[in-house]
Amino acid sequence: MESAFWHERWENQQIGFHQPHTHELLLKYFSGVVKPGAKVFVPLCGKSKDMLWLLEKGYRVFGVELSELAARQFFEENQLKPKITQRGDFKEYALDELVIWVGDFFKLVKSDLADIDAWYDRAAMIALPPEMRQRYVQQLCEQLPEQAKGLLITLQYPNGYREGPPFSVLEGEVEVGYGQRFSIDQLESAETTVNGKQTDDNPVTEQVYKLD
Ligand SMILES: C[S@@+](CC[C@H](N)C(=O)[O-])C[C@H]1O[C@@H](n2cnc3c(N)ncnc32)[C@H](O)[C@@H]1O
Repeated sequence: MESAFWHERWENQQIGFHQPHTHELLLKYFSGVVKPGAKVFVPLCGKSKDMLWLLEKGYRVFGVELSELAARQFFEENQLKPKITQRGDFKEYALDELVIWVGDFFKLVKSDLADIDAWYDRAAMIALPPEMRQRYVQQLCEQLPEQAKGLLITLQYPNGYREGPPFSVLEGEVEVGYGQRFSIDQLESAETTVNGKQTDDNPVTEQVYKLD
C-alpha cells in the first residue's frame, strides 16, 4: 500500500480498523509474554487505544505511524499534550513513557530500535500487501534486538473472499518470515469479523502468536 492510500484514509476518516477499546487478545496475552517496564515497539500504530493500555500497565511505548493526523488525533482524543521534535526523517510526539514517531516504518534503522524489549503487531503486518509485508517482516527480524519478544495478531480468510487491507496471512507465511529468527507459538485462533462486519457465513479467523 502506498503512503498516499493511508493518508487519504486518515483524511477521510475511513478508519474502520480503529477500535474504540483495547484489543481483547492484548489484554489476554501480553503480560504473559512481556513483563511491565519493558519498552514496546508498536509498528504502524495508528491511534490505537492499545498504546494507552500498555502505558497504564507500566510498559514504555514506542509507536511509528505514517499519518501525522493519526498521531495528533491520538493525543487530542486522550487529552494528552506531547512535546513535538523533528528527528531526522521522523517527527517525534513524546510524553513521558510514550513516544510516537511520525514517518515511514521503512526508514527506521537498527539503532532506532536498539533499546526495544518487545513488539506488538495488531493490524500492521496484515495492513500490507505481500511484497511489502515480506520487507516489513525482514526489517523487524534484522533490526529488533536479540532479546525482543513479540505478540502478533493476524487474520485469515479464503482467497477471493475480499480485497485487502486487511490481507489474509496464513500460518505458513508467519513461519517462513519469522521462523529463522524467532520461535513461534500460536496461542489462539478464533472466528472474527473484518472491521466489525458480520455476515451469515463468516469465514474470517484471527490468530495470535507469541514470538520469542
Ligand atoms: C490498519 S491500520 C492499523 C493501525 C493500528 N495498528 C491499529 O490497530 O489501530 C495501519 C496503519 O499503518 C499506517 N502505515 C501504513 N504504512 C505505513 C508505513 N510505511 N510506516 C508507518 N505507518 C504506516 C497507516 O497510516 C495506518 O494507520
